[in-house]
Amino acid sequence: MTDPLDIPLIDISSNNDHAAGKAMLDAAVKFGFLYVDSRSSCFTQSDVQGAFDISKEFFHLPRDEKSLYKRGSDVSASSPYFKMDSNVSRSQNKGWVGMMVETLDPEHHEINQSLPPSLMKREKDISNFVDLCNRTCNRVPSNFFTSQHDPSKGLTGNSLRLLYYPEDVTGYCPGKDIRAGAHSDYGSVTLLFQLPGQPGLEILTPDESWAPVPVYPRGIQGDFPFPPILVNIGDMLSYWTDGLLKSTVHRVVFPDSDADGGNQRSESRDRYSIAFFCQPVESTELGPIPSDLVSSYRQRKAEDASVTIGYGGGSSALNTSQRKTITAKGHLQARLNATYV
Ligand SMILES: O=C(O)CCC(=O)C(=O)O
Ligand SMILES: [Fe+2]
Repeated sequence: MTDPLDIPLIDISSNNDHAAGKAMLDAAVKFGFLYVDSRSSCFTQSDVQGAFDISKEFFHLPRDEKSLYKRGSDVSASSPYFKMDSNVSRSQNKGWVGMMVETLDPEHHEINQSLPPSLMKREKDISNFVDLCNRTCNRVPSNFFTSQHDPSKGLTGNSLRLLYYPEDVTGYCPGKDIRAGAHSDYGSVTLLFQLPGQPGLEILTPDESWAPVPVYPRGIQGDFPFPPILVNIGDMLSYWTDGLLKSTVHRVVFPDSDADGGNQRSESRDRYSIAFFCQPVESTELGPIPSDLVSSYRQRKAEDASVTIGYGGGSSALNTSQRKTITAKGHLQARLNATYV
């Protein structure tokens, strides 16, 4: 197995820290992933713990109640969590079912999707968690990107996804079966919250091997209130920057018992994670933005077709000539259609 990568841990406590901005850009260009130091975020330990408690509450509900909220039409009756129809082996599964997806009405900050009755009492907490995610994603000085994510300009496809990969899946084959199939994320950035001792995320490296992304960054010891937030560059930032920022392909596997970067042994084969997908306003066009960095990257690519610089797959693997300018809504719809076949 490829060694875990040295994805940097970044302190975001200041909006105007140029060194942190540069480190973020470098990580986004190279890996398409970075960690945000949880001590510098606006989340408290109890915000994050509370969100995982809600997730556990939901996934512990009786199967009949959960299945009312299932996503997609291809869910096997025997396993609401995995796509396992007879034509798709589990190692190919896309894994995108059995998840609670929430979006917020931007004006009133209410949850658009109806919640299971037993979670109605947690509506405010969910809404508060989504607000904190939004604040984190927009924690940059006002610029092109913040204006494209301004909810007063129209609907965004922001969503919060509570994920559970259960331990008790019988008959899986370690090293072969996967929990969530290879994909890049659709939006601008994804915030991923993980629990200690529950690793499993891997990213595709330029030599086509899979490298684990530990819950805690490699070699970093510290007293974190909760694991660093893993930030993942999505397709839209890759489109806007013509592939300079990498929308890197990743997946989730059953972890080896010591797969957590040597930092922490895996205590549980269950995995809970929470992903917040930040999306621009639906009508946003996804063509490359005017930027010196993007232009010089484009020029380097024109001179040397092998230039990709970094790990990115996803939309950054497309040639410019293959791209057409689409809107955020069009892209999201196309990706969801491809995912929830
Ligand atoms: O569960 C995870 O850790 C990753 C999930 C993921 O990649 C996604 O929901 O896009
Ligand atoms: Fe993802």
